[in-house]
Amino acid sequence: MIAIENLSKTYGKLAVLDNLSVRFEGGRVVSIIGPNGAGKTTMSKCILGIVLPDSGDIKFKGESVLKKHAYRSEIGYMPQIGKYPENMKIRQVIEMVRDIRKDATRIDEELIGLYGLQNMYDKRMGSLSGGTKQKVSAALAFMFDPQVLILDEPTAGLDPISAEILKCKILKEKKKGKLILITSHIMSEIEEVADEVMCLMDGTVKFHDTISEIKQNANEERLSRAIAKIMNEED
Ligand SMILES: Nc1ncnc2c1ncn2[C@@H]1O[C@H](COP(=O)(O)OP(=O)(O)OP(=O)(O)O)[C@@H](O)[C@H]1O
Repeated sequence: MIAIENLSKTYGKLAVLDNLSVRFEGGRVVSIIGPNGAGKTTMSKCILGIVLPDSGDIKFKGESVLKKHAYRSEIGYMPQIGKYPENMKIRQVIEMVRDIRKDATRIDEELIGLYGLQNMYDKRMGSLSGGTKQKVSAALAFMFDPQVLILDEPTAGLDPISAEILKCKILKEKKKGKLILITSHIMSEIEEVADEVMCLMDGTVKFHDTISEIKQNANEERLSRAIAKIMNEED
């Protein structure tokens, strides 16, 4: 569904993405891992069109997305830290986003219901706890039933029950054929929801395999050990 081809991005002298090529198919949950600063968020932002690469291409359903906008309505994004106008109430934020996306025909309010956000509609964003803000971000990411979801450390700050709700939602949407990309540092969570793991290191793909392939390749039962072993291998 998404093909990244020879993508490069530098910030000053720092090569964050270095000739990166990778493909992601629908009906899969892919966990994007890698050390802090490896370029995971930068890659996601390139897919979303928030960051423009220096060279290379990104194709969505076979068509280049560079300098295009329409495809973005097919991608739901949950940022690491959602930034919202402090004075706006939850209700107003949701209404504003729905107003921007008036064209949307399919509205999915399941997470609003499961998180009980209606009961907090009159709270201002600036007064919300970090976890509640995350719930608003999650509800917005899934709201327009997008084909692709990009979730940046989605359960960070969520209590265990709320994290569980999100993981169930992710698996439910995957079954509909959606592609879900998740950046996460939590190995147990990756093992629970992901089909594949893509590891970014030094701006390029260190490995991109299914969970069972990773364990097999490293000859380790535990995913965290297997990943640590592969990441520490010399090229
Ligand atoms: N707008 C920017 N200007 C300059 N440098 C940037 C910018 N955005 C990101 N970087 C740098 O690019 C590198 C990759 O950042 P990125 O946020 O993509 O990493 P990440 O893999 O998502 O990290 P983390 O696991 O810590 O979230 C970092 O060194 C970061 O400081």
